[in-house]
Amino acid sequence: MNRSACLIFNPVAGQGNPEQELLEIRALLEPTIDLDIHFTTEEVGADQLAYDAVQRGVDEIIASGGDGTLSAAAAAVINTNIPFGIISRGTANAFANALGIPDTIEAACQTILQGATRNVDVAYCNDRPLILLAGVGFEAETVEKANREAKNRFGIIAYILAGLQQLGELQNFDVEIETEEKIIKTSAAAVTVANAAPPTSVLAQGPGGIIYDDGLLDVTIVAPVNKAGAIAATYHLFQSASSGNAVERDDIGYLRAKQFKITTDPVQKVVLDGEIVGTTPIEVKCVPAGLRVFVPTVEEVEPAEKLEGLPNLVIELKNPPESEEETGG
Ligand SMILES: Nc1ncnc2c1ncn2[C@@H]1O[C@H](COP(=O)(O)OP(=O)(O)OP(=O)(O)O)[C@@H](O)[C@H]1O
Repeated sequence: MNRSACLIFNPVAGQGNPEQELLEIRALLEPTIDLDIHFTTEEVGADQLAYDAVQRGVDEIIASGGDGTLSAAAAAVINTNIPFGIISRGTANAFANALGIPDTIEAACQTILQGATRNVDVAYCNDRPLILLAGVGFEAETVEKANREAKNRFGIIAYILAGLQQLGELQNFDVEIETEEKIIKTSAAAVTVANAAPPTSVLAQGPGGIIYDDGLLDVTIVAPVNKAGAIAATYHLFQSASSGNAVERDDIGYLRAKQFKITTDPVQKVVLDGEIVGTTPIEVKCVPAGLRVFVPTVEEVEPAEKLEGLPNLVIELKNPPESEEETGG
């Protein structure tokens, strides 16, 4: 018997050709999965469609669109144990990159077809679901500047341009961060609470890699004293993300905990999974293993050696594998 799934599809996401992309998804999935396809509209979002699918008791939910669509759909699936598939068609595809899911349509569909799932953490920020991260300060301002028109024209460059523009207006604020164990007071230009984060979310990279199934959230505090410091700190965070090593600069701090209360003076804008949702104060709580997502069965491992192509190459195995006769097989 075929599998069945509700496919939630944003027909205006990304810079590609959505009609063509839907045909490709159907061609890949429908031989194995009966798809009940629902389109998002300006009025009815992915959250509502996913919530309705949960109420109908569907077997699987697949969302396809940009990060906005994926996060909204995922939010409705939290704590339902319904396997959730994602097919990214957005600008940054942070959701897929953070969870190690391929971001091409073909590989994303293959991941869903393979059927392996993994439980990952999610979080609530002031009672709103959060899959990736909550940004306070700098990031929220950047998101506001990278508007729809700019994103359509420049794609991911819109975020970078907006970030550079924002650097010129960098302003520190006082912040109080409270965990179950302590209260930290400092000043910062950006505070990021990450449940999961792709390497491109540099402001979340204090610990040098975010673990998305440890039941904990990671806070990174970036507090540069001037514009040059901000550029140096950003570069250091970028290196940290690439190397997987934690940061080592006085103007960057990080800590891990199950929950955080963050208060600022003055009040700062807050962005959740790429959308501006309000202002501080915020309270963020981890929901361990709250989302069951389709993930690739085999993680791509860097090859440990590469010898082919060397001149006059001869390789002798010192301990050849035992033959079948010897093992009695
Ligand atoms: N049929 C539709 N017509 C117009 N707008 C829509 C429709 N469906 C969804 N939307 C809007 O699309 C937005 C979500 O877009 P999404 O994040 O999925 O793609 P994107 O913006 O292209 O991706 P990215 O954020 O990576 O650039 C929401 O604001 C939603 O209201």
